[in-house]
Amino acid sequence: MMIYTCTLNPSVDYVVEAQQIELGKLNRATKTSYFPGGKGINVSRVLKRLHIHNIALGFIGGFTGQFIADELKREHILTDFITVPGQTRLNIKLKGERETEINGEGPVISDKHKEALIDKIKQIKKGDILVLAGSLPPSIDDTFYVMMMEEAKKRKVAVVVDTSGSALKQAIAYEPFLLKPNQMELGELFGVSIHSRHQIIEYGKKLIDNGVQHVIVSLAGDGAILFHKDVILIAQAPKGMVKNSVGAGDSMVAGFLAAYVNEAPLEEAFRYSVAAGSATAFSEDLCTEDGVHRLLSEVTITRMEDAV
Ligand SMILES: Nc1ncnc2c1ncn2[C@@H]1O[C@H](COP(=O)(O)OP(=O)(O)OP(=O)(O)O)[C@@H](O)[C@H]1O
Ligand SMILES: O=P(O)(O)OC[C@@]1(O)O[C@H](CO)[C@@H](O)[C@@H]1O
Repeated sequence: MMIYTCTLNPSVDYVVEAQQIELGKLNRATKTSYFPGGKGINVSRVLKRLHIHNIALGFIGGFTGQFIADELKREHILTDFITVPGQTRLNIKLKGERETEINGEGPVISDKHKEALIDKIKQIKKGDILVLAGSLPPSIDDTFYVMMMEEAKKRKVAVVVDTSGSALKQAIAYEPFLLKPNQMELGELFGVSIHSRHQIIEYGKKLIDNGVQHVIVSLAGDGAILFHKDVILIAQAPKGMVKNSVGAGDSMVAGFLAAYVNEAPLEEAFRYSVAAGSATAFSEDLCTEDGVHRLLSEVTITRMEDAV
């Protein structure tokens, strides 16, 4: 069994810390760092830290793309990227009093390169897992996610989807193994804005009724809710000092998959997932295995009695 992650629009995450950030002024950073990023790439990095072999797929280009390839190689992560003309985007993560993000657009991807990626998806085998994560570069429309999900379905490959907008909406029909919307993305899926726990439960259940196998609605510092046809589990996140929450959601996906492939019971896989998300939020880079293990006992999980 192999896990593949696919990031159509990777990024170099440029994290800039400053005591105060004022628009229209010269601001000086107190600290800057670069990380290989993009949602699927984050999932790959966390899986590797949790000792789960995986292969990262996607498009990279230019010096920023090379940085990603080099960093993943340094971390011994297998990759099978398609190199495209243009530059992989640089996403700015500003850490002032609050976290502000400016994500780039990403390079133009030609039809030839899109086909090359579909060919790679066609090589994935029954029993493997494919994680489709992140936004699409502007030259690729949402039907590309549909094409990949169709290929996966034909081959009985379990699909995990962590994206937003209409690509996420279209994923439901393919009965994915796991969806991980945050509260806002869950609302977007149904064209509503969600303000209460009651609404999260209502719409999370609807996804299960539509055939999605597992749904994790992530709620940042408030934890997460897991939906499955037999059970709904509510997790409180551990308390701690947030250093950089970029990639917390991706770490949840990786944590859940790592525990799942190690055949952990559902509740333990969910605990691992929440601990991984929080361990990332409490770290500058993504979580480490030790960081996840330290938080496991601080994740409180309760069962909602009226299951779906
Ligand atoms: N402030 C926090 N305190 C504790 N845990 C947190 C905090 N923020 C995030 N987490 C953990 O990370 C998980 C995912 O966070 P969140 O809901 O922000 O995901 P997301 O919106 O997908 O984030 P991203 O796109 O940055 O990866 C939460 O369910 C929680 O376990
Ligand atoms: O623009 P997208 O693809 O929606 O999100 C990209 C991104 O914000 O997501 C990751 C965190 O989840 C970061 O590594 C990256 O910069």
